[in-house]
Amino acid sequence: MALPPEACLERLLTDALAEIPPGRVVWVALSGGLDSSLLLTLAQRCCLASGRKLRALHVNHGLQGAASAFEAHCRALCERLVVPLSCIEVSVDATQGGVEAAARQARYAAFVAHIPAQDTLWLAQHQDDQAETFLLNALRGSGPRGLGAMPRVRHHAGIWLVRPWLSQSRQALEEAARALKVPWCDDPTNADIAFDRNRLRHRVLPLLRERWPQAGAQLAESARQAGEADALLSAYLMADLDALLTPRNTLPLAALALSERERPRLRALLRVWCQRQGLPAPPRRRLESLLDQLDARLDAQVQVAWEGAEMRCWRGELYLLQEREVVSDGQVEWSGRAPLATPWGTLTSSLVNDEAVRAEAPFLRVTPRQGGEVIDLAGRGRRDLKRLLQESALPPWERARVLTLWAGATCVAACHPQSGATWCASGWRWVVS
Ligand SMILES: Nc1ncnc2c1ncn2[C@@H]1O[C@H](COP(=O)(O)OP(=O)(O)OP(=O)(O)O)[C@@H](O)[C@H]1O
Repeated sequence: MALPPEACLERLLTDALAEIPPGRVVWVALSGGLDSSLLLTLAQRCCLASGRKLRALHVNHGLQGAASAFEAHCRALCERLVVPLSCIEVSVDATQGGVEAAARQARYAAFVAHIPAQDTLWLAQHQDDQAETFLLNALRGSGPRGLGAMPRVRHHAGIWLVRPWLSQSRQALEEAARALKVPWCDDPTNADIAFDRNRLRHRVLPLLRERWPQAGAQLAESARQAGEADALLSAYLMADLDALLTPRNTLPLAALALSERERPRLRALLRVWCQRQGLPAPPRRRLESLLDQLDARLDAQVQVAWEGAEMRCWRGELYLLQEREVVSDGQVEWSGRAPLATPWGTLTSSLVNDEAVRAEAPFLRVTPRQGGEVIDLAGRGRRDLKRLLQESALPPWERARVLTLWAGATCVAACHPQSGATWCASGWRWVVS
């Protein structure tokens, strides 16, 4: 005999609980809607039975009049179930992108800020949510990553996000909530078909189900398979990347020549590189432009930028760089002892003077390079810093980030905090602390 939906849902939570190391707290993301109210109710049963610690977290976005009613409902439910609840107020910046996306971003940031590292957060998304996400992403032209929709388990900024009910239909959750008499709050915006997701839920999926009653389950299954294929592909590409990366964390252009590797593979490799560095991947057009340039002239001065990052070529290697502002003015005083945090980077080695001229100049002045500096190098005489940088292995775009160090009116040293490259005048020495 088939199990009632609530028994099936509870069993999935028992299984998910078994994956969590003993002693770690289980958190439930409680919006106050049907799904997460049911999740908390069944999680409380499982945790009570197994002696595990359970807590709930509600994020108040303050976006709609009903926000306080949601919070009040969460408080009442947690009180009834004797589950400690944290309510976090966030402010949603909807100036960029839609309000839904901004609320989501603020919510996840609140989860990460509030939940201790390595704890697990359960979210109540189900099969129909998964089918909707799959369709929304397909309609945006997503590749395998997007079509994988929501993974069942994801490690995100130190915490584990788990969706134990992705295999269960909305109908099963509704039946279980009614059978258990779980109270919940209805979100009035869920009916508003001006939102893409609501339009899919209320207009498109019912139409699909008329012809294909299993549409929700099948679309969610496609998402599962796409997600699995994507994870597998990522693992292969990471290994590929590891084999190619130089000690400077660059890719040799020779290995990227299209005769060596076909374009789809190169595109995937470059995207995985961005993912590894925690940077946004280039949009398709930018990526194609980069590959065209690489294809045309191997050693060309290629530069392709997109929001948050850029790739550049120099001396036969491809560099992936985070978008950073160059701060080219200001100065700080320094005793010469590391570490020194500056607006331009942290100096991790100390600058000492061998001949104790420092008695006359107790403080050094640290300032970004302006151009025209000359350093009196030991054994080489006076040299333009510009020439020294040209001779160095420092890529041209990094030279603007070089700092100069002054004792009075004399430039006694220069350094590039990000790479650790340093130059010193005669009588001065950098010492690694
Ligand atoms: N304000 C919130 N505070 C805490 N968790 C939330 C909040 N909003 C959403 N979540 C979590 O994210 C999941 C998915 O969010 P989504 O917006 O799809 O759900 P919902 O319709 O608001 O609520 P429910 O899933 O409880 O019916 C929820 O099931 C819940 O676990």
